[in-house]
Amino acid sequence: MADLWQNAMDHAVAAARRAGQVRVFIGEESVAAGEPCILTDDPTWIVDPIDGTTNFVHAGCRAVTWYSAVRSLLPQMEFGVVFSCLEDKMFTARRGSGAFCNGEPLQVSGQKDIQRSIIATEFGSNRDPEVVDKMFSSLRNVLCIPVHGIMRGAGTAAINMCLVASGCVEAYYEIGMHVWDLAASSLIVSEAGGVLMDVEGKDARASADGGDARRGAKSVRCACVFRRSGRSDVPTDRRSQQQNHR
Ligand SMILES: O=P([O-])([O-])O[C@@H]1[C@H](O)[C@H](O)[C@@H](O)[C@H](O)[C@H]1O
Ligand SMILES: [Mg+2]
Repeated sequence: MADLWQNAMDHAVAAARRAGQVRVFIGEESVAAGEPCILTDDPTWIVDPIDGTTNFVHAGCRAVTWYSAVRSLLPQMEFGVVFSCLEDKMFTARRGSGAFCNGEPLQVSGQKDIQRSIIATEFGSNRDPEVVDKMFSSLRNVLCIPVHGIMRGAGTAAINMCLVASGCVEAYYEIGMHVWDLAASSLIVSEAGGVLMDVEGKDARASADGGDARRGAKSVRCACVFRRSGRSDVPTDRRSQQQNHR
């Protein structure tokens, strides 16, 4: 697994270097190995070479390699790329230019009724009983709304967020993601007309890296909920997007 991860990381780093003068930034394992996790004003890449590690290790059933580049802060992210290798789907977004899956434009769901909405979620990796209690009590609240459905996510935060961008689910909720889990997909979601929020409804992108990462924290955690922002200038063809995604 370590070799596979390293190969994927090397590939991502080589691609980042070919793309220009950037400072390669975060990869989950490199940060765990003690490398710094500090955003500067330099153009920076945030890389999670394999997202969905648990699935990958257990069954190889879903894993993604994804990269994103930011300029200083996530709200100023320039582009994001998520590749779902099993589905052969490349999700891309460039700031101000929309979000795409294999070249087809994406738009978040237009569903406004929470009771007709599907919320995806993940349980993350933190097994601290206090955190688990919080997770289940917040899930209880969501279920009691009641939403139309809640599903365990795909096993990768990056793909779950792409499901939101594709309009396949109305929201994705998780407490405990790291900045490398969400950087690329957050731009894909926002370019598809969605938003990224913390549990208090504030812009989560700012807190995701403007706080902890800038201070050099080794992990950057936040909770995210996406919903439609009302943006109307994103080109869309819902039917082709749904077919494209499934
Ligand atoms: O460890 P990893 O597979 O790269 O990333 C994890 C996955 O995206 C998982 O779906 C999410 O629930 C975790 O919060 C992430 O940390
Ligand atoms: Mg990850």
